[in-house]
This record gives sequence, C-alpha cells and structure tokens, in this order.
Amino acid sequence: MASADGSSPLTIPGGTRQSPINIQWRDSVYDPFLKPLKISYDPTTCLHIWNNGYSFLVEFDDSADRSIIVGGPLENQYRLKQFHFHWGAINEWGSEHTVDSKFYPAELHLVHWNAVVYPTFEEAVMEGNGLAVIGVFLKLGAHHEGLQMLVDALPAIKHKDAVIEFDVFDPSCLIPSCPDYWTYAGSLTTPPLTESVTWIIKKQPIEVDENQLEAFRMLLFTSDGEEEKRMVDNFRPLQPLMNRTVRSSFQ
Ligand SMILES: Nc1nnc(SCC(=O)Nc2ccc(S(N)(=O)=O)cc2)s1
Ligand SMILES: [Zn+2]
Repeated sequence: MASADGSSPLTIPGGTRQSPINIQWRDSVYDPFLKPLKISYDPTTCLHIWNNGYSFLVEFDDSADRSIIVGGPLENQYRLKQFHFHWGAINEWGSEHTVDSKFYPAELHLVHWNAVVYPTFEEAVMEGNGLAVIGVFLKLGAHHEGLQMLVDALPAIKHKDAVIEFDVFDPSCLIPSCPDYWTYAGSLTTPPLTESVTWIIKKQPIEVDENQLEAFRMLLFTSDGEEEKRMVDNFRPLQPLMNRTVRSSFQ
C-alpha cells in the first residue's frame, strides 16, 4: 500500500536520505575535489559464502585493516565486511539504482564500515558516516571469469541459511577498471534501512553472461523443506531524492 506521496511502508518514517535512487546523469554535479577511490583487498580475508534468505553474501574477516577502501568521497578508510547482489526474475530489471531510469539486470554491493571512528560494525550501521557501499552494475554480455567462482558455489547454498567455506577470493576482480563514479548520501536498502551509507556507484558496468544470471535465479528465499520460492526481484523500489545532490567524479 502506498501513501499520497507514493512512498510505501518500506520507507522509514521521517527518512530524508533513503536508497536506492534514480541517478539522472545530467543532474549530477562534477566535483573536482573528489579523489580517486583507492581499493586494496586481501583475498585471504575471505571467510564464507552464504544464503541469508534475501541475497547471497560473501563475508570477510574485518577484525583488522586488511581489506580496505580509502579516498573518493571518504574522510576515513573503511573496512570490507561483505558483498552481495540484487537481481531480477528477467534481464529487464534487477538493479536497485537506475541510471536515467534504466534498470540493469543486477547490482553488486560491496559493504564497508568506518572502523577508524566506530568500534563495531553494528555501531557504524547507526551513524551517518558509518558505512560506504560500492555499487557495481551488471549487464548482459561476455562471460565473467571472476564471477564464475561465485556461481560455481551457488548450488551448495541453494536454501536460506546454507553456508560454505570460501577461502580465497579477491572481489576487486568484480570492480570495473574505469575510475568514474557517482556518490551520494543514502541508506541501507534492506532493514534496518539506516541512513548511514555513503554510496559510491561505479559508472561502468561489468559484463556477465546469461548462464551466470540464471545461476543467481536458481537460489531460493526459502529454507530446506519449505515450499520453494525462487530468489528473484530482491531489489527495493526507488526512493525520493528529496534534498540531495548526486556528485560525479568525472566530467
Ligand atoms: N545490529 C546489526 N547487525 N547487522 C546490522 S545490518 C547488517 C547488514 O550488513 N545489513 C545491510 C543491509 C543492506 C545493505 S545494502 N543493500 O548494501 O544497502 C548492506 C548491509 S544491524
Ligand atoms: Zn545491497
């Protein structure tokens, strides 16, 4: 059910910086003071891959500054905690953010937290500068070698709460080489929907093939033994921009 302003119960009451949003390219403002984003991940910090009943996520050991990002719009360095994806039932939609109202078939989120200022992830989740999420669009195209390692693990985590060990994986193979990004102040796109995320959305998508997207769609929202519900369309509706400007790192 939506209210007069088209918001749904999924928008937190009083929210002024909710995500996702449509990125209107021509309304984004080039900011020459934005630095390049520096990404340094240690592939051995990878712990496991699991199905949390909403997406599948790969979690990392964030007990030290071993996989971090710094620069870009960020005041501090942020530690990688996990990455996950959002996707559709068909290739026409699936991403959370849109660019000029265009959906991509899927979107990758690499979730980092400000361990310089906050003692735990849980506390960072509650603070305006607590999290930084890199968003990468997936488009239908060539086979993606790096993604295939994840795809090969998916049958083992078909059901909610399934988890398998995942020893070494370097998520930088999923980030496009082009340095261009948009950035804006937003929120988590699933509960607790807290307004704690500096979003860094890469302009260039990565290419994945049809079989790889189909592999995402064979996952289940449901636990083993429950009536099967395919894990598809796990993206949140677009949220109002309100009083925000999207900045670009490129002209
Ligand atoms: N006490 C708490 N533990 N954990 C949490 S929130 C866990 C978490 O990482 N949530 C999360 C939700 C959405 C996103 S997303 N889709 O990247 O905005 C990223 C992360 S609050
Ligand atoms: Zn996400």
